[in-house]
Amino acid sequence: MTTTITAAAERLLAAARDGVPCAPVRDLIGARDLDQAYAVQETVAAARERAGSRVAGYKIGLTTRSVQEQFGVFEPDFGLVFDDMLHAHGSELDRGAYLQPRVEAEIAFVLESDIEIPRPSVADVIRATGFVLPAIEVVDSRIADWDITISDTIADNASSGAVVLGTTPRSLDRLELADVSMVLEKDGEDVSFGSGAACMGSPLVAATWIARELVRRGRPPRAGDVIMTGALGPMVEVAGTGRFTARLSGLGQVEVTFVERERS
Ligand SMILES: C=C/C=C(\O)C(=O)O
Repeated sequence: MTTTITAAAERLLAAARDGVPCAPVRDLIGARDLDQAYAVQETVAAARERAGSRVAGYKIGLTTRSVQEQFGVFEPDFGLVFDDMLHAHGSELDRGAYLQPRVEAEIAFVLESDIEIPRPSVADVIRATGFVLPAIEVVDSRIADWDITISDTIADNASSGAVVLGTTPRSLDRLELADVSMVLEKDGEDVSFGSGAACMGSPLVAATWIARELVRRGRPPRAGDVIMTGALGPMVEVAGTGRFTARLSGLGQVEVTFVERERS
């Protein structure tokens, strides 16, 4: 492994370990070298796996124009979802466990079969999907002030933090995902609006994009994997404590509360 990839991974791992955001890693790997950035992501992931985490799925990021404009990054990427990032509807999360958290409402796909063929189509993704759930993604950045290029966010596991899954599964044959409308509330006040159509035309298109990328990069998605298909509207900063509720038409709602836990 090259020393720049190792140095970038170590910078990101130290930020996560110490709870102190770091400088971007583009000075080490370049602002547009996606292969190097995914190599850093894999190095960080290997460290997490050695520490006991298990890959439980994947996330696509930067699918929605409003989110792309928030960062000035105009192409999608993917990251890994680990088992210790998954939480159920109604969970309380410790605000202090995240560096610079933001939340966004999404649709999660849960696979019932592997997707291994090269260039899977939207039909292959539909066939492999067991059910979908409303979800909230807590995005987070180890990079100070969210000063990210596409390389920085890929290296930093697509700026992932946690995933909160709703508990009412729905079958794809009863839904038109492009028509889903989304409202995200913070303590009862509307803070973000969006739609399925805003997410690459449909979350199914986003799911197909990530399935192809995962197969192409040697990580074919497996039965049981959770696939987060990207924000349906602008992400919202988590300032202090409070409850976020996402309501997705036809899919139901999902809620998470940020609390401050005493640190030992
Ligand atoms: C930088 C992260 C973006 C996402 O997670 C998203 O757009 O869904």
